[in-house]
Amino acid sequence: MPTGRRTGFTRTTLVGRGTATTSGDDAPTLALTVLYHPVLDRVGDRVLVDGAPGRPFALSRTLPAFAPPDALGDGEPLGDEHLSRKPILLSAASDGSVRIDIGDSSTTVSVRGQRVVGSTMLSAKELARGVVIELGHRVVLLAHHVGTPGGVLDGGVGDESRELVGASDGLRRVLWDIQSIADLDLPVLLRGETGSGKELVARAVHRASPRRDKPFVAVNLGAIAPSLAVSELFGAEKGAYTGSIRRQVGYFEQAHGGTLFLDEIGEAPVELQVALLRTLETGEIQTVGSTQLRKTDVRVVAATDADLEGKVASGSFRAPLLNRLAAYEIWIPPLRERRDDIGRLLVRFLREDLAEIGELQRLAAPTGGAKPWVPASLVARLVDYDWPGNVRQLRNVIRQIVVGNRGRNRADMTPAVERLLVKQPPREPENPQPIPQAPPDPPKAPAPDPPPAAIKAPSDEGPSRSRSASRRKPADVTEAELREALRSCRWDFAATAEKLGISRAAIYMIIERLPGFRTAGDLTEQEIVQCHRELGGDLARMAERLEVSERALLRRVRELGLVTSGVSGR
Ligand SMILES: Nc1ncnc2c1ncn2[C@@H]1O[C@H](COP(=O)(O)OP(=O)(O)OP(=O)(O)O)[C@@H](O)[C@H]1O
Repeated sequence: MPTGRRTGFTRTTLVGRGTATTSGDDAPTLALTVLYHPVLDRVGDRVLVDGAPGRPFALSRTLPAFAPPDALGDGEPLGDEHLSRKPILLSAASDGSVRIDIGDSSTTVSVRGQRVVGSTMLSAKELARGVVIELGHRVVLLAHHVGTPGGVLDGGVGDESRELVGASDGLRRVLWDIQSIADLDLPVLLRGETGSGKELVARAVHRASPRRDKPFVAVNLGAIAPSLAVSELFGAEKGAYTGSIRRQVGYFEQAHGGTLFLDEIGEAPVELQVALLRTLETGEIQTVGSTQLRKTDVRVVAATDADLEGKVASGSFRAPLLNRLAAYEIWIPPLRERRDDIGRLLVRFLREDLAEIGELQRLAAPTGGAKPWVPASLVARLVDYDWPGNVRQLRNVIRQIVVGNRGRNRADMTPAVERLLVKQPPREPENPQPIPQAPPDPPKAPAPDPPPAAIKAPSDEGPSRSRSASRRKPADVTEAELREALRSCRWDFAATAEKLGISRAAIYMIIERLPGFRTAGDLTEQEIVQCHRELGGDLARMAERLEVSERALLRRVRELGLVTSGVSGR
């Protein structure tokens, strides 16, 4: 359990003596994070709630009951002269729920957008998602769980340039990952939903690496016509195509010495996948129209929001390329899983946009009884929204709010913003359509070399191998047979498919039909944590016990936002 104060995050005030909100070691820690405050510097401040059952935590502007001044460190997390001095009490129950008692406090408290009269309960499930609490129409808090039973990551990591805003557990794990791999030349695969910040993370990897003074070249593979992809990346000799009158410098060459960011890697046409794999394996590039191979010194960072494993199973993505790219994976959690970052992001974007229209003074701390420019209810709506378009969508909504309220003394929801928030855009990649371009004439030079031997080698677990190995109908495979094969192949689906003589995709289909069959995606945090404790973090034994592959287990661990550093391989 975390104790005391953490370091490394400015303005993060931690108060509390490490008492869990529920009894038992595995209970998550309850935190209150300030998402909005009339004094903007307070946004992001956090208290860990010291509220074990039978020992309520008092929330007021001076926190008098359980946070004596010497425990306050940086200051009073809720200091606002308009909040009542009389405390509001938070009391934890042993089932993880928390009761809020208004008592004698005259502060208006709203939870889930409803004014609380007397008291209200926050269930453990709600707290896992994060519950928005408005105080006195001025301050917005998020009551939420932080850390994991495996331990809250300590501070001390950060994006020096502060371009990546946020201090949630999820973002700090990302920052930690960036620092861990920055100085290595390994390829990195960034995974996360659209708009979650993959490009920003790629830039942070570059900035933190020894390549920082060399070029960072970003390419969106979804926006390049498939027929041009190889020449765009690897370049083309003069005369390689009819009408090509000068040598075309490819992105690899442009990024020499630096980092090449390949966004939407799942959109790479097969021909490009083959060429990329060869380059990642040999460190050499071959321009279209040339027979010469040239050394290249480029670190590749790729990103996707696509299910690459599914693409491998369906045959549209090469397994060896996925294996190469995923030498190190960084998962960027969606915004709805790190709502505690919304306050800081909101302030960053408000500052930028108001400055642009010359109205930055709107954010000055209000004096007297004046209300802040941004009403607490508006912030609460934003925090409660699920943000399918993630940070990019939040950015756009804030711009709409700022522009829509231009010249007004108080910001309000504009009809345009209402429409944006009602219509939940699908959680799909926002790939721009490929730029329509006339396909070039076929190259005069010989077609690119056939795929290197490694692609055809038996280690290629790609679909072509699975297809050629298909000798049986999936319907003929019994559940018992499947389970036995999975166990003997250590839950490696590719090896199991091989053993059973069916395709890897067929395994997924069979599993779909078996209601009781569990995959890594069904593992709960509690199960993993308990297994981790009992087996001392030995990944291989954990995978064996949980009946999943090591790779799938690691993916699930990251999905759940658990800390992986304590999991060791054999
Ligand atoms: N943590 C963050 N702090 C500040 N700005 C952020 C953060 N994350 C994302 N953004 C902003 O959100 C927008 C989208 O980010 P970015 O382009 O990096 O997302 P992405 O995951 O690469 O999106 P896509 O998958 O659609 O390519 C950008 O304006 C970026 O600056």
